[in-house]
Amino acid sequence: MCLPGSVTLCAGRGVSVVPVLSVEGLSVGFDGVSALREVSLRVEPGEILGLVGPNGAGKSTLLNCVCGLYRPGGGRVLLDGVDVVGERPDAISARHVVRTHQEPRLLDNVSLVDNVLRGGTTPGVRDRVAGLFGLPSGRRHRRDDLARADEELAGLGIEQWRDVAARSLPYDVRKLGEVARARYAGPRLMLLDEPAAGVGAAAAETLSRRLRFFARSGTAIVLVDHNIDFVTSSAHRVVVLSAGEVVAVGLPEDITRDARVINAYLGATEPDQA
Ligand SMILES: Nc1ncnc2c1ncn2[C@@H]1O[C@H](COP(=O)(O)OP(=O)(O)OP(=O)(O)O)[C@@H](O)[C@H]1O
Repeated sequence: MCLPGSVTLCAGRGVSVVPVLSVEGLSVGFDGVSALREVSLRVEPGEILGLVGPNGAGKSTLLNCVCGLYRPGGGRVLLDGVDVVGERPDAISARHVVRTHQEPRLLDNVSLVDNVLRGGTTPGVRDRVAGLFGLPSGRRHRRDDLARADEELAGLGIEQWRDVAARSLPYDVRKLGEVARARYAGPRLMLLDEPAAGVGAAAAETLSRRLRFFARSGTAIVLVDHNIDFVTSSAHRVVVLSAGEVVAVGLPEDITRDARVINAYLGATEPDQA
């Protein structure tokens, strides 16, 4: 696949593309139960890869392996071609990888905009001192940072909540706030775990448009969600997992018609008809 924002030339033109993320033969077991079996996938710069599958398929486990929270029993996780298995989560996030969670993890007593600002890199000592003493350079940086944070909130349509403490925000605003914070960090790879769960249809549409915008600027995204319409309208390509295995990979419009995918979902929800 050749996408806008790709930093390399297309394979079709004779130059190979180095994926932002390449997962190769990944296997994970918990107490003898296989959560992932030999899973392989890749995500290019500027690509949104949808990752779907019934409950327990292994989607979150895969995200946890990529961001270093779980160590796989086998296989490789390559970020820009470098195997990062065994690296600590903070080392992996320093590679510009951010992850959001099914349950948003904003700081309750902190305003929405300050939560977003905390997604950024830690200010250097000089910036801290300048900020502390109200020096012009400190004030300028703070102004620039606020403008960027506000832009992320406005892009997701939640700017009116900017000064409200996270604990008082409606659930859908907390969810979108976590995406804003992730984006503010300037990621090369975003791992989004059910960002549209608990979000209304209009907000999900805004989110979908915004993810496409992130991708156009070159960000690679792995998008996990149970809302298939949301995933198929947002993603360039979709991987379907079932019981820890990849059962289908394809374009969104083809995936929803794929018999293996229909079986995986029906098998999970209506066992008698599987
Ligand atoms: N820390 C853990 N300890 C033991 N088992 C785990 C752990 N994490 C995941 N599992 C198991 O691994 C399998 C895959 O779980 P996972 O949460 O990755 O699936 P999922 O596709 O994200 O599901 P859902 O859509 O319900 O979030 C499940 O059987 C789950 O119980």
